[in-house]
Amino acid sequence: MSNYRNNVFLRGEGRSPWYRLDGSKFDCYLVGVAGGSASGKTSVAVRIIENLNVPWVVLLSMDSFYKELSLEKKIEAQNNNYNFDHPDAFDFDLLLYTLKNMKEGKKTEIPVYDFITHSRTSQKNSLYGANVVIFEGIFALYDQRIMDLMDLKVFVDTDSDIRLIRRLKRDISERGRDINGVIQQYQKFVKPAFDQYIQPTVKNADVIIPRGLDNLVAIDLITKHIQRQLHERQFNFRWDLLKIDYNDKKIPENVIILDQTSQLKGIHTIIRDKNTHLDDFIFYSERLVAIIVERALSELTYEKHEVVTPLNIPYVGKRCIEKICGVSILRAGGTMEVGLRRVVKDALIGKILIQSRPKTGEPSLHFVSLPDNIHECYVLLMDAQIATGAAALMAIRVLLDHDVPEDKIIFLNFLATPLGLHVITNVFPKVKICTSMIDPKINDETLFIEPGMGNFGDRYYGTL
Ligand SMILES: Nc1ncnc2c1ncn2[C@@H]1O[C@H](COP(=O)(O)OP(=O)(O)O)[C@@H](O)[C@H]1O
Ligand SMILES: Nc1ccn([C@@H]2O[C@H](COP(=O)(O)O)[C@@H](O)[C@H]2O)c(=O)n1
Repeated sequence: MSNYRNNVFLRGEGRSPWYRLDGSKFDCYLVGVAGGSASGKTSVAVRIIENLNVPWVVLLSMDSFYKELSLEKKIEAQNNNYNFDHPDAFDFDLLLYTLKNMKEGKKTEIPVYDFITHSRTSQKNSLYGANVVIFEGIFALYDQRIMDLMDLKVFVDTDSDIRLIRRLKRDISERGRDINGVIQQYQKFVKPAFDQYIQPTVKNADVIIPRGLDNLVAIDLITKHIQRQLHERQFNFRWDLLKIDYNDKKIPENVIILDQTSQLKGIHTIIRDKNTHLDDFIFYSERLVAIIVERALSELTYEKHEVVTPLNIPYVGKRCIEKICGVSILRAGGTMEVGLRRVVKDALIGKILIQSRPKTGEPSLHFVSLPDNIHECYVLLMDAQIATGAAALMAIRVLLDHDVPEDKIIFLNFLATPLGLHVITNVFPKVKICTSMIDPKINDETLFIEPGMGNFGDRYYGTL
């Protein structure tokens, strides 16, 4: 079984690009699973996820979207007098908003529901990134706006006696109920609502699964169908980038290249020298980051600011109005954090781990940790070098999915290739890039920049 955390099923592999070469995104694949209470919706969804064997799959439950109850209604619920099986019990607007966000691959907050207190907890699950979302609930196939988002609609059809027996066991052991309460609620609300509202939604399903989890054939067919659909969306990203013709094109306008002074060339000479000692390598790369960050900061907005000098004379100066967040693309971008802090001591820090797959060189996303308010920040994205631009495209896509405006991103690096600069600025024309030098070429086989600096992360961390 895969690693399961906060309803996200992760596997060892990272996430492949979820966008095309023009930067536009594939919607994630959304499956709706409806059926009566305790019909086996969750169990079927989990089995499909296990069989799919795809990384980054999310299981979302309709329970998270029960409406908040007033104190009066909570007392009704405790006395078994509130109808949790009526469509009005759910916040369909919040559900629609959440599913739209997830479908578009945006960062989304999911409420967590507690069946014992009949209310949302103070906790929320923060989800980002899914290849597939499986949404299960008694009214999953009820609201047309929500069904319009779905790629596949499933109804789990399980005999009502079996559902009642399972519900009795589950509600007593997991949801803090007693036998009389469960039976009373079932007769008064659960069964009538199933007959009136839930059973009729079977007509909205593409596939009906009689007997739920026991129906291995149906689950196998559904799994294969989803796998086929996902396969059609895959393509080779990195090698497509290498085919782009950038010769004869001028370096794009939103690329800032540091003045090629002798002082800068001196620092580069030390960093590029394979015989440079580790201490010197670290010292000079941190010095270089500080120079790059200082140059990038002049692109931010400053306002007039008056202070009084020690001679009690006013001085009208400037101060930066932006909140600054440095985001490093790990591992090599992490080397730039110390230098950034030297210049912007209170910068927020985020991290994105992107690795290249061994044989194909395809970028894959493994980990994202960004401040909650990143959408309010000016982001200094950091990676040591830009070769094809594939990792940068992925990192920028992640920032946009977290609502960072495209024109509030500056990408900082020591060294870039003309190809990488064109790739990034073609796809994201409002992103600025600030680099200290440009090297002409990439080795077709190793994907290293030539003459280059070698593997920056390995050299900085001494892991050669
Ligand atoms: N085919 C099955 N055989 C035995 N127990 C099952 C089967 N399917 C589900 N269950 C059990 O029934 C209970 C309700 O199943 P669940 O999948 O949570 O239903 P739902 O999501 O529709 O409410 C759980 O305790 C689950 O382990
Ligand atoms: N506070 C609540 C909220 C919901 N229910 C019951 O849960 C059922 C839906 O969950 P399933 O996992 O069974 O799909 C629904 O039938 C409600 O009656 C509850 O008892 N208390």
